[in-house]
Amino acid sequence: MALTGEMLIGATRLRGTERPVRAINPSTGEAMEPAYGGGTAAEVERACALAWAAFDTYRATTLEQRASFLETVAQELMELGDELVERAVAESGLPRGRIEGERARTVGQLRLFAQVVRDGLWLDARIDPALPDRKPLPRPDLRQRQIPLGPVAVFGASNFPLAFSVAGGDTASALAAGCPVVVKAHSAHPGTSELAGRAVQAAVRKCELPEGVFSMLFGAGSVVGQGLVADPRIKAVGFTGSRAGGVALMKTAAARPEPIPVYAEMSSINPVFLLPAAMKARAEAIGKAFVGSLTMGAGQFCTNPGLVLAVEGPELDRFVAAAAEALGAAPAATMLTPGILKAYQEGVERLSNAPKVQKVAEGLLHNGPTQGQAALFMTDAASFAADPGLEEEVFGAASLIIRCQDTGTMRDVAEKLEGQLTATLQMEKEDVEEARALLPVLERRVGRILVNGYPTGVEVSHAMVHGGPYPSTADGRSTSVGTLAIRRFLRPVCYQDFPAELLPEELRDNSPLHLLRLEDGKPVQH
Ligand SMILES: NC(=O)C1=CN([C@@H]2O[C@H](COP(=O)(O)OP(=O)(O)OC[C@H]3O[C@@H](n4cnc5c(N)ncnc54)[C@H](OP(=O)(O)O)[C@@H]3O)[C@@H](O)[C@H]2O)C=CC1
Ligand SMILES: O=C(O)CCC(=O)C(=O)O
Repeated sequence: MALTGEMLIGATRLRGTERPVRAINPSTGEAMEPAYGGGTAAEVERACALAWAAFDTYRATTLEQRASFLETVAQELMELGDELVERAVAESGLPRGRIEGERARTVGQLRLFAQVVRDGLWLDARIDPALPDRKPLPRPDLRQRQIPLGPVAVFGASNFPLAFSVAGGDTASALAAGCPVVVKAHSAHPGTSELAGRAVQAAVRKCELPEGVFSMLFGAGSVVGQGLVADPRIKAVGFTGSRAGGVALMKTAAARPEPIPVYAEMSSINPVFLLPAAMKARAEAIGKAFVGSLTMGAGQFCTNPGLVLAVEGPELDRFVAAAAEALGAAPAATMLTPGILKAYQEGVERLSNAPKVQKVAEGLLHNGPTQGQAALFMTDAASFAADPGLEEEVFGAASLIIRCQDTGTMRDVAEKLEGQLTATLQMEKEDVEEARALLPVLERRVGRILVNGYPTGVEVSHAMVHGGPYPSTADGRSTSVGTLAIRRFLRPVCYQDFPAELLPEELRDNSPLHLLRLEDGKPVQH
């Protein structure tokens, strides 16, 4: 499929007239064709108007129609074949195996949401039958279901050009909920975005849905992104990226005459707690595996382990020696964009120059454009507490070890950390009591707690939580990965004393949908 450099507005394609962007192949440093003209306020207006016009028709589709639309998107993505993989590799610098895995995750996620839609559990149908004879007052007939919020603005993420981008998790969960989507494509991978966007556009056409169910715009965040979030027809936002970007969108959303929820996944340093018995038993193995997680994907994961806590002593020395050896052999890796490399280098520089922080190891020097060199630092708990800058995310393969006097100090540090996506415990049986003491602190701070694993690599499943208290996300009650992500785009409506013919199908007494419902407080399968 020839790339056109055009935006997708409903069923049409259109060349933007604002300053064009071109992808830069980070492995070669070369600018790629074609140029993608940026959108203007007029295109934001058109996309939002179409999305709003499509909303009532789209949300009235049957569960089967919506599920088969999601499956058609998955099918269209697969039919792009190697072209999609090659373009994503060229635009992101990520290896082919990783991009193929990401494509599998993206289509798997769409198909999983299709199943979720069919199951209908997300409708959360509840019926409290009328109690006309109840004293002192009768109870009315009350029936509740979830409905979609309305059109959603989705920001493609730079670090997952497929799974967190145009047809990624935010789009899949919003479409599953019944919300039209307007994507602000990330400027780092416009060609990949065009291909994925055309796959969604083709699926909309094939499934005979209203054209406004999907649009995709290129252009500057300050024009297209801000314009979308401020538009009164947009009712929620999905975002993965920097804290500055996410916070700017939260402010815009909160300042609207009708404020809307922003589901921004922003910064996280994902502390790893090395408990004493685990360190005694396997400090070297932990050090080696930690470096594997740290350097994976050039460290460009929001789940990257950017902080390590351990008790000082010979076990920690063994861990540091093993990690330093592994890191010393880690090749420099291509980062996503020159801007992301620059931000990483500035972060490493900041840690290098921080008083009381020592660099304990660094990876191999770069030998190509846009390559980041991994780095490992160490400080003590008091110095960490004294310098809030040390807690800032350095997006890339850099991490900071904190030497603690004892496990009580590890808990004290944990207690003061900002909200995180994950926390990891490396532990043995003998560490159970230490772990138990840490758990309440961690539960208050993070969205996912792992034992004897590493935080990178997020399973797309029903029980996954990829979220956490601010600033890891804008709203710690939500997840952006897994089937619970659909909840972000729904709200409950209650129907009181409705005649049967006016009720939605899922709430009728003899519903043909055979859903599990909560009837008078008890789950009933029809
Ligand atoms: N924790 C995480 O998961 C991630 C963190 N990052 C961090 O973000 C840095 C930059 O990476 P990037 O992916 O470009 O993330 P950004 O947050 O800079 O950008 C993400 C998207 O949001 C838009 N945007 C940014 N700021 C605003 C704003 N004020 N108003 C409206 N839209 C805005 C961008 O538009 P535009 O086209 O104008 O740039 C882009 O489309 C990295 O160096 C890293 O520190 C990045 C990815 C993931
Ligand atoms: O590790 C993963 O699979 C997901 C990470 C993520 O959401 C991110 O890096 O933005």
